[in-house]
Amino acid sequence: GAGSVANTPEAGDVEYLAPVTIGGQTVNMDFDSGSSDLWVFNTQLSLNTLSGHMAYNPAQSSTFQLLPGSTFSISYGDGSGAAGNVGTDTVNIGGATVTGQAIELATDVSTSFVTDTQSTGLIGLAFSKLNTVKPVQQKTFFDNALATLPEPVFTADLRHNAAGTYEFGAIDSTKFSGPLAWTPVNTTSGFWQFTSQAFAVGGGAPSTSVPGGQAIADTGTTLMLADQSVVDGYYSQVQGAVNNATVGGVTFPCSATLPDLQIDVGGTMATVRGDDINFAPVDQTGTTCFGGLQATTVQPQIYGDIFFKSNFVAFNGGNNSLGVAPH
Ligand SMILES: N#Cc1c(N)n[nH]c1N1CCCC1
Repeated sequence: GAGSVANTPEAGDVEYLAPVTIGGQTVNMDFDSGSSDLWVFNTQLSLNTLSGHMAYNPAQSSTFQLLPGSTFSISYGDGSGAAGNVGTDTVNIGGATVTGQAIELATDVSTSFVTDTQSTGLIGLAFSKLNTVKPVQQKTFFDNALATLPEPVFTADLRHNAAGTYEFGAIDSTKFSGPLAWTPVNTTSGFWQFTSQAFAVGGGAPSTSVPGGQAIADTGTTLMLADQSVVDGYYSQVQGAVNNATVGGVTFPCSATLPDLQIDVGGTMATVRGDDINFAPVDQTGTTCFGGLQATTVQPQIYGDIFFKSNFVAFNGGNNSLGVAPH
């Protein structure tokens, strides 16, 4: 059946956590449409590493089975990572249930995960071809659930500083306004990748040629990382915006009024609210603020939580497409 869980932004909307029940044990996890491993803090880790965290205890699960000889090792674009061994167990997310789901048990996690005590790990929702388990690659929860879901979809409803929803198997049309604009997804990269070739600022004339012109929908990335041409075009309309090498990106006066950004999603222009592009102050004085839109020099562009706060997104694993609508 379908399943729906509330998600909660961590402080500053840095990441969005939601409850996942593994072998009867409910833990909060980071739902990540930009990766494809489900890994958890667990009782194999040292007490120091586990301090403050919830942990999955396979010994307490009557349905856990080790996958002998299987290991995983994942590293993310921000330099963080985890590695360990693997088993299977029953996973239930708001009622959507998979038996025999690969559960990757970290025996090593990088510092940023240790300090993020509210998160018990990640649930990857990109395509299974990116899964890192060896010698036999494993499937994501969504892949395993596809055949039994009423509809082959999951949806992300992320909000600024407020609870939202992750749903599997149904599209709740009360969560967005107007029709969903659907775009085909190119699964070659293993990401939810689509064409994004134009942008406009504050309702102005659209640009027409963003180099590379590809983007991925990635709930596991906090910001929105776009081509330099988009970043330059946008911040040229923001008084006092500067590229601040010290803090590592574009900043502007916190008092600035930020225009909306219109961005191409497979031929339909989606709007990112200017308010959501004012991400956070860079210091205690609250004078200078850090932009939620920043540049990436690599392709594809990464449309993270900043994009999702203005747009409800449906991920269709039946026909590999993305549906987007304002919310
Ligand atoms: N970097 C990065 C990244 C990404 N592009 N999607 N998810 C990511 N992470 C999940 C946990 C840490 C980073």
